[in-house]
Amino acid sequence: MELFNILKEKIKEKEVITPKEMAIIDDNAEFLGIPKILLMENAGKAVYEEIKNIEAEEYIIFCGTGNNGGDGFVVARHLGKGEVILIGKEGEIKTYEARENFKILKNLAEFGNIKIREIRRAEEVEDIFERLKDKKAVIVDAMIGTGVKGELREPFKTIVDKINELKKINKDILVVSVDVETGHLKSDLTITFHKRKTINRENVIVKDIGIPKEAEYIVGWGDLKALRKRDSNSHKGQNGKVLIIGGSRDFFGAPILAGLSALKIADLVGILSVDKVIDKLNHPEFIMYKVEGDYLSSQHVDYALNIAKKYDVVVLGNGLGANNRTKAFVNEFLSKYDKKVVIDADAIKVIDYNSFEFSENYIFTPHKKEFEYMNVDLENIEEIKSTIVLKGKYDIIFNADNLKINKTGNAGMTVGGTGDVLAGLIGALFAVNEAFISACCGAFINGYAGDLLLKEKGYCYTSLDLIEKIPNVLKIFE
Ligand SMILES: NC(=O)C1=CN([C@@H]2O[C@H](COP(=O)(O)OP(=O)(O)OC[C@H]3O[C@@H](n4cnc5c(N)ncnc54)[C@H](O)[C@@H]3O)[C@@H](O)[C@H]2O)[C@@H](O)CC1
Ligand SMILES: [K+]
Repeated sequence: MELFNILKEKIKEKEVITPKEMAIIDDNAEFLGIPKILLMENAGKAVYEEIKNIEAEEYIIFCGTGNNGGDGFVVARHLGKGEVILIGKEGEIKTYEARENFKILKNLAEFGNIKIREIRRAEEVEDIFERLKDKKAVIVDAMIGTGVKGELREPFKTIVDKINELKKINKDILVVSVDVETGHLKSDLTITFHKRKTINRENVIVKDIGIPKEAEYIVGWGDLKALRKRDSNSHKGQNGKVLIIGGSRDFFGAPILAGLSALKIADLVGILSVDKVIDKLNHPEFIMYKVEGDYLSSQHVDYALNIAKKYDVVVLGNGLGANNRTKAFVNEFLSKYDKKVVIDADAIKVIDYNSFEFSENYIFTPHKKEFEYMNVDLENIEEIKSTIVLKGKYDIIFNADNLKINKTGNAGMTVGGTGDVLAGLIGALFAVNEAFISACCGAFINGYAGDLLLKEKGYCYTSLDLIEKIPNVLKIFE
């Protein structure tokens, strides 16, 4: 944890985050045990606190069918008055926590202070826009929050247009957005939760809703949820093509483990190695690329570059051997190859770090000793555009702008080959995702597979067992 705390100092915390990053934090707060309905309560209360003293004749709360709408239901409950316009049908409300809050509102509506209307089209609220022309009113925008995707669809588009028009003709209309302004709505005030979002506009108040800092640092199911989904009608190769470059006269198992692991997620895996490795393989599931010699060396670089061009990601280093020949190969290959590379094991050991550029296309997966060899200058952490997975009891995953800690895994993971499994796993994720989330999820999945095996078999599981467990972990969190 010592290094983690040092890195926490060095890697400056983001003041503004993307909706996607916020969704990961929300989900990881739940992963830490904080129920979303509690966060929703705090969110709705936070908005209520900001508007409760505003004198108005009417309160109209426009709610979507997502959790942003859920917040709106909570606001209405705390206000104890006003009209809730659900844009959609109750049956379309997407989540448990929003549905529960809608049910509460329906119970309260019987007492008459809170009215509820479910609409499909903007015309159904024509009467409200007529009535508000000369009224002092607060309009709460709980239509869409961080779950926004693409251009604003109907009826939201027309409703936003109508609210903007109403504001133009009546200065006594106050529009308050929950968390994020919906589309082109001209909100007077936005109350956003936990952190300012990149898509927020001016006049934003940030309110704490009880999400602990730790939720920003822990790798949890929120990270897995944010991975690119395997698209069902994809054709061969669309879910990632991974090339393993490794192996040598001394080690031929490592590239196989990395390849088998990658194959659990990617749909094309090649292995490029020396003849002594390739001739031993009888794995029809791999595409093989063979070069003559005991070790990969500089005369193989052009061939490797040629092959690597056809792949999304290269996983470099497993079983490569660490000597002058592989040193020449690795440094020359990396200086000429400008796509994504997972750099593991022996490749980490043979890189010349003096004039080395830590490109954002690289993910390093060192253990403690290899990390020391890398001699990363923590004083200039902003130079480290590459993502580093420092494996240990807790894996620390970081780059110039991000820092997370992964707590899955156990002492059984020290068995040989688990590093190769991790490298292959990260390579497969990296083929179709960004570096940092691939590194976080790879570490999480690998460790969680180990935790499942520990429960089943105690500590004597092997790397092949680990590989077989990967689909189970993905299934649990899909
Ligand atoms: N996730 C959490 O833990 C918490 C979320 N909170 C609230 O939940 C929000 C995120 O909720 P969700 O992820 O459910 O999503 P949202 O409620 O932000 O939006 C999703 C809804 O909007 C619709 N939608 C998305 N893009 C659209 C478009 N372009 N045109 C028309 N409709 C569109 C979707 O069909 C869906 O019904 C946050 O902004 C915040 O307000 C808070 O309750 C705090 C806790
Ligand atoms: K909103």
